[in-house]
Amino acid sequence: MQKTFKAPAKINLCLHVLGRLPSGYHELAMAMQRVDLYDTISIRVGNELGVRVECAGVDLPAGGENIAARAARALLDLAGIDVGVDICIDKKIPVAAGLGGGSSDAATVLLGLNEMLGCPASVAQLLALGGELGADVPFFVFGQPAWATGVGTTLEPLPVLPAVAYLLINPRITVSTADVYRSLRLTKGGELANLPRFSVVTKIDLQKALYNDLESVTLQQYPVIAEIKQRLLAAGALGALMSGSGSTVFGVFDDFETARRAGDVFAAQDDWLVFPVHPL
Ligand SMILES: C[C@](O)(CO)[C@H](O)COP(=O)(O)OP(=O)(O)OC[C@H]1O[C@@H](n2ccc(N)nc2=O)[C@H](O)[C@@H]1O
Ligand SMILES: Nc1ncnc2c1ncn2[C@@H]1O[C@H](COP(=O)(O)OP(=O)(O)OP(=O)(O)O)[C@@H](O)[C@H]1O
Repeated sequence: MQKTFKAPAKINLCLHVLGRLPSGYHELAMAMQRVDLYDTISIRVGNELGVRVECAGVDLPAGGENIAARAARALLDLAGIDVGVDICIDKKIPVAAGLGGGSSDAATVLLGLNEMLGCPASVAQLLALGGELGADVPFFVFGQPAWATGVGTTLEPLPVLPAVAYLLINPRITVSTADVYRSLRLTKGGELANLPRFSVVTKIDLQKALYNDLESVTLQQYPVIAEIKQRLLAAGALGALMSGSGSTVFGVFDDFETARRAGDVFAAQDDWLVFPVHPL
């Protein structure tokens, strides 16, 4: 049996780092949204035991080190099912780019393979398995705009967000999320209770809420990210922000057509990756 699934990218509309935990992880408060830039994942379930992964055209770990393979293995172990799983990833989401591509692949395998096996795991079990694979994975299992707290795995739905489009610009720089968190200087310290509630109804609310504590690290290392933010604003974006630990920057636009036209200008001038997208 073979099936194909779409794994979307995400952006962080805000990312507040509240503190460092004894585990080395950080306590966060984030608003997260998926967008319609997708990896395509084909999953084949067969009799040849083992989990195999193939990623056409990109330099990613094949086999057991790929987070998609780890997701499949974890689900098979939880369900106590012994079958062969072949995963083929057509990678469109830039890697190590702040767009959660690996996490989304993992969540898509958890959801897709679970469905193909007749749903041996509950959604609660998939969320928990996801959290063991990576902090962003449960958000993709959750599958809707979310307010994420704790290490990013405590999720509640966000009410309806304003209808906008985004333009994603990636300067072809890969960023290690672990290095960014390690280099972060915690200046403000914070309590979740003291954070203003993320209440975004209008485009102006969204513009005001855009904030990312990790910019202080990545922008210092890669000034081109600040340049992209400036240029997005000059191109008519209502706001611009780095996503996650970078290096992708998104601009907020009134509608898809405006974002696409601004994207054409970037694509003509620079060797950057340019994606006009809709929120999901
Ligand atoms: C930057 C974000 O993508 C924003 O959504 C996430 O916070 C990171 O999510 P992720 O890449 O799925 O995170 P993981 O794969 O679990 O961890 C990558 C690295 O990020 C750091 N990390 C991650 C999450 C968190 N709350 N605190 C951390 O310090 C850890 O050092 C870890 O070594
Ligand atoms: N299926 C996969 N897709 C992408 N990266 C993978 C995958 N499997 C393993 N990796 C490894 O995970 C690392 C992070 O990749 P990913 O694209 O998820 O980062 P990211 O977009 O910056 O994530 P985040 O926004 O969660 O920080 C890369 O160094 C890559 O080698």
